[in-house]
Amino acid sequence: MQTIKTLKARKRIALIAHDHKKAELIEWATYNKTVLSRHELYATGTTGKLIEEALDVSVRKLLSGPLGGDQQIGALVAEGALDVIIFFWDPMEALPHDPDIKALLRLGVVWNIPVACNRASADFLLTSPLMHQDYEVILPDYTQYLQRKV
Ligand SMILES: O=C(CO)COP(=O)(O)O
Repeated sequence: MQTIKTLKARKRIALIAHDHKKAELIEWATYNKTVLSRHELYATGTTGKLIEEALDVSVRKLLSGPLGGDQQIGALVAEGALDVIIFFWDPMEALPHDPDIKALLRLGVVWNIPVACNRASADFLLTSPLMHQDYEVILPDYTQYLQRKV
C-alpha cells in the first residue's frame, strides 16, 4: 500500500549547523534570505538565534542540539510537521550527542523528506522548482513491519 504525503509550496524547513559549520550556514542563509523567507523556518537553539540575528526573520527555535534540539526536530519529522532538513553537520569532530544526530538523519530517510548536509546540496535543494510548489512524497511502505508477528 503506497501512502502519499503532500509537502506544501510553503515548506517547513529545519536549519541546523554544528559550531564549526555555523558561519557557513549563516552565510548561505543570508545569501538565500529572499527564498528562505517564503518558507517557515525552524532551527535548533543556537543556530536559530544566529539566523534570526543575521537575517531578521522569525525562526521557531527549539532546544540547543546537545540539550535535545536534534531529537525535537526528529520528533517533528516523524509527526510530519517538517518538510525539509538542512543540516550542516561537522564531519571532522565527534560530538557528545552523536547518537541524536544520527537519529535525526535517520528519520529524514525513514520519512523520505529532502535532507541536505552540505552547502552544494543545500543550493541544489533550494533552487529546485519543487521547493516552491506542492510536492507529493511517496512514503515507504511500513505495513509489513507494523503488522509483523511479535
Ligand atoms: O548541535 C547541534 C545539532 O546537532 C546544533 O545545535 P545548536 O544550534 O543549538 O548549536
